[in-house]
Amino acid sequence: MSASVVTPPSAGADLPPDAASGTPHAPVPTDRRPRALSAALLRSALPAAFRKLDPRDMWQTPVMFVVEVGAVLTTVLAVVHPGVFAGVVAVWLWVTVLFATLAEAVAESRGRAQASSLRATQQHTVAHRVLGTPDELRYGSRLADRPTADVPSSTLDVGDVVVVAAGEVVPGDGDVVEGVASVDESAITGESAPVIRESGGDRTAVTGGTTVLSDRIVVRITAPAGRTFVDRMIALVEGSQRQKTPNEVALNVLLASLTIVFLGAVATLQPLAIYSGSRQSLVVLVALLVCLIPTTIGALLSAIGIAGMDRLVQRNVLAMSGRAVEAAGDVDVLLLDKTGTITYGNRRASELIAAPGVPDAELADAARLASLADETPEGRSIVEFVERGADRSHAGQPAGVDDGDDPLLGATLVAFSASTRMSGVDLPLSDGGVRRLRKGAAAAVHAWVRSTGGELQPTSARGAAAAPTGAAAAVDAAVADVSERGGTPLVVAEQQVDATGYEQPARLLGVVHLKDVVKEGLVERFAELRAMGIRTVMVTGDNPVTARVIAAEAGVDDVLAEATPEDKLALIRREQAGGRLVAMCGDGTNDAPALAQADVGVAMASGTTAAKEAGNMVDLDSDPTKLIEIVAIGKQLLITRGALTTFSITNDVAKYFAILPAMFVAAFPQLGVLNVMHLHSSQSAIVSAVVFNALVIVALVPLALRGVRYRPSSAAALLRRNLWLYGLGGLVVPFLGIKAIDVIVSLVPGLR
Ligand SMILES: Nc1ncnc2c1ncn2[C@@H]1O[C@H](COP(=O)(O)OP(=O)(O)OP(=O)(O)O)[C@@H](O)[C@H]1O
Ligand SMILES: [K+]
Ligand SMILES: [Mg+2]
Repeated sequence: MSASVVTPPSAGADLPPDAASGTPHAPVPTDRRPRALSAALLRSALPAAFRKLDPRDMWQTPVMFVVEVGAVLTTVLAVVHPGVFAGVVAVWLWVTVLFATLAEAVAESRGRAQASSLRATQQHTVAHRVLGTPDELRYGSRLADRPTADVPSSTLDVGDVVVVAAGEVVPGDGDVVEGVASVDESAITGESAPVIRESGGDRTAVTGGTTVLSDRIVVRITAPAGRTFVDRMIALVEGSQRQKTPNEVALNVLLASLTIVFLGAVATLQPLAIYSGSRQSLVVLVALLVCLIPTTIGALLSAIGIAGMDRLVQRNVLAMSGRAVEAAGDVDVLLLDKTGTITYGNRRASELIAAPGVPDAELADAARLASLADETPEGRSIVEFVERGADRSHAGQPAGVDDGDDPLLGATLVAFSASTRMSGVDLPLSDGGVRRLRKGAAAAVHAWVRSTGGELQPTSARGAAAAPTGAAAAVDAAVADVSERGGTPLVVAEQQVDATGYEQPARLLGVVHLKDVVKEGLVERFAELRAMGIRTVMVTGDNPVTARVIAAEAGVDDVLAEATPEDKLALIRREQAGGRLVAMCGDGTNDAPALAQADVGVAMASGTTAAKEAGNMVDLDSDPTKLIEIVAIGKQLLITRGALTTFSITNDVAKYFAILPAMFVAAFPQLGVLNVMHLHSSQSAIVSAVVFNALVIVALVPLALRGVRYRPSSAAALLRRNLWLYGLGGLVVPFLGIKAIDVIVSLVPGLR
C-alpha cells in the first residue's frame, strides 16, 4: 500500500474516500535559517508590538513600565500646557516604549515563521490500528499479524498500537515494539539520510510525520494527538510557554532596584534645583529619569532570551527550558554514553570464539538459543549471525540450528537489563531437567558461573586465588582480545540441572564479539570542547578495556566503565556537589535518571521515549557533539546579556554627565568646565538625550537577536574582553551620539 496522506478530517467525519490511495508523501523541507531583520519582518511585528503596550504586559519589565508611565505623564502635561518641548519629549518616550515591544515582537515572529514550517510537517494520515484488548496490545506478540482497522491519525491515543509499512507516514509519536525499518526523518530534521529504528534497543522512538522507507514496524503510540513532539516544538518556538529564567528574574530585580535608586535621585534633585533658583519642570524630570534608568537592557532582555532559543531550534535542538540554555553556557563537564552516542550504536555479532573443548556448533547453538527471545538489537543480531553462518557453511544443513519444534516451548526468559548486564533462557529438557543458558558482560557471567560453583578461579583453602582453569583462561584471553579491538565481548555460559533438581556447576562456552563503529570526526569536536574548557567523560556499561579503547579512539578525556544507571547518576551528583555544571548526552532508558539529574540533559531524538522525557533538550540530529553548538549558544546568550547590561549602565552614566551640566549651567556657571559637550541649550540637551536613548535600542536590536560574536575560549577571558568593549563603548558612544543629535535638534524652532 502506498503512503496515505489525507486532508485533515473534519470533526466526527469518516475518512475521505481517497484516504487509502493518497498521494505519495513528499518530505516538506523545513526552513530553519535565521531570518534577517527585514522591513517586512518589522512590519509584520508591528501589530504585536502595539498590543504589548498593554500596561499589564509592560509590568513584566519594570524599567519599561516606568518609561510608559512617564510617556503617559508627559503626554498629559503636553496637552495641558501645549509646547514643542513637552510634545517632542512625550512622542519620543512613546517611541522608546514601542521600540522595546517591537524588539520582543520581532524576536517572536522569527519563531512563528519556524512554527509554520513545522506545522507543514504535521500530516493527517490514516493509521492502521491493531485491534485487541489493552492487555493483548500490551503483552501480546506478533502484533503485526493481527487484524487492523484504518482510523484517522488524529484519533490516536496513548497505548494504541499501529502497523506502519514501507512508504507510509508514521501517524504519531511512539516506540517501535516489533520490527526494524529505515525511516526518513527529513520532514522533522531536514536531514535526508535515512535512520534505522528498531524495537528493543535504544533506537526505538519514531516521530509522527516521518516516513517509513523499508520494511514494516509495529509502533506503540506514546503521545496523544495534539501533544506530540512537533506540537511541543511549535509551542516552544512560538514562545507561548516561555517563562523567565531565574537569571532573567534576578537581572530584572537588579534593573528595578536601579530604577528605584534613580527615581529617588531625580526626586531629590528638585529641592536642590529650587534652592539654587533653577526649578525644573516635570517634563524635564521625567526625561532625565528615563535617560538614567537602564532602558537599553530593559528593552532588549526578553528579545535576547527568545533569540537564544531560536538559534537552538535553527540547529535542530529543542530546549524545554530557557534555564537549560543558560546552564549550557557554563557547563564544566560533559558525560556521554558509549553505544549510540559515541558509536553508531549498531552493535552486531561479528564473530564467535569457542572455549577449548567446546565445538563451534555448540557455542553457536547456545548463543542462538540464549538470544531467540532476547528482544534487544544485540540479541537479534546474534540469532541472525548464527543462522546466516549456518546457511553458508552447511548448505541448507544448518549445524547448531535445529529448526524442529519451537525451541522455546516451556522456556523461561531472562531478559537483559542494564543493571545485571546479562540475559538468557532456562530451557526444559525432555528428561525433566533444565538447561540454563546465559550470555552477557564478562564480569556478570563470571559472577554467575562462580555463584553456581563453576570452576573459574578456584580458591585454595587459604583463600588465595589460583590461576584460572584452561577454559576460563582462554575465555579471558578472547574477552581481552575482543575488547582491545574496541568490540563488546559477550561471554556465553551454560548450566545443567538434572531431573532430581541437582544443579551442576556452570561452564563457559565461549565469547560473542559484538562490533560497533565510532562515529566520525569526534576527535576534532572533543578537542574543540576542551578548548572551551569542558571535560568530556564517557560513561558506559561496557568493560574497562573496551571502554578505554573506544575512549582513546574518540578522544574523550576520561572514562567510567561498567557503570550501572545508578553509577551514572552518582557520578553526576558527585560532579555537581563539587560545584560543577554537568551536561549529559544519552539515548537509552538506562540513561534517563542521569539525563534528568544533569543540568543540561541532551537526549538523542533516536533514543527511547524515557530518555527524551527525562532530558531538558532533544537533539533531532542525534549528534552528541551538538553540545558544542549548544554550549556556544548558551555562552553567547550569557555574554550578549552581560555585554548589553554593561553597555546599558555605562551608557546611562555617560548621559548623566551629558545632561546635568547643561541643565544647571545657567545657575552654576562653574559647571561650564564640565559642560564639555557644549550642547546648544538645556532643552535641546534633554531632547537629544531622550532621542539618543530611544535610538540606541533599535540600533542594538540586531545584536540582541544575532548575539555577540563567540569564539571558543574561556568564559572569563570572553567576559573581560566584552566588559571592556561594551563598557567603554557605553561611555563614549552617548557623547558622540547626543552631540550629533543636538546639532539637528537645535535647528528645530521652539527648542532653542
Ligand atoms: N542483549 C544483551 N544480552 C546480554 N548482555 C548484554 C546485552 N546487551 C548488552 N549486554 C552487556 O551489557 C553491557 C551494558 O549494557 P548497555 O550497553 O545497555 O550499557 P550502557 O550503560 O547503555 O552503556 P553504553 O550504551 O555506553 O554501551 C554491555 O556492555 C554488554 O556487555
Ligand atoms: K536609559
Ligand atoms: Mg546505552
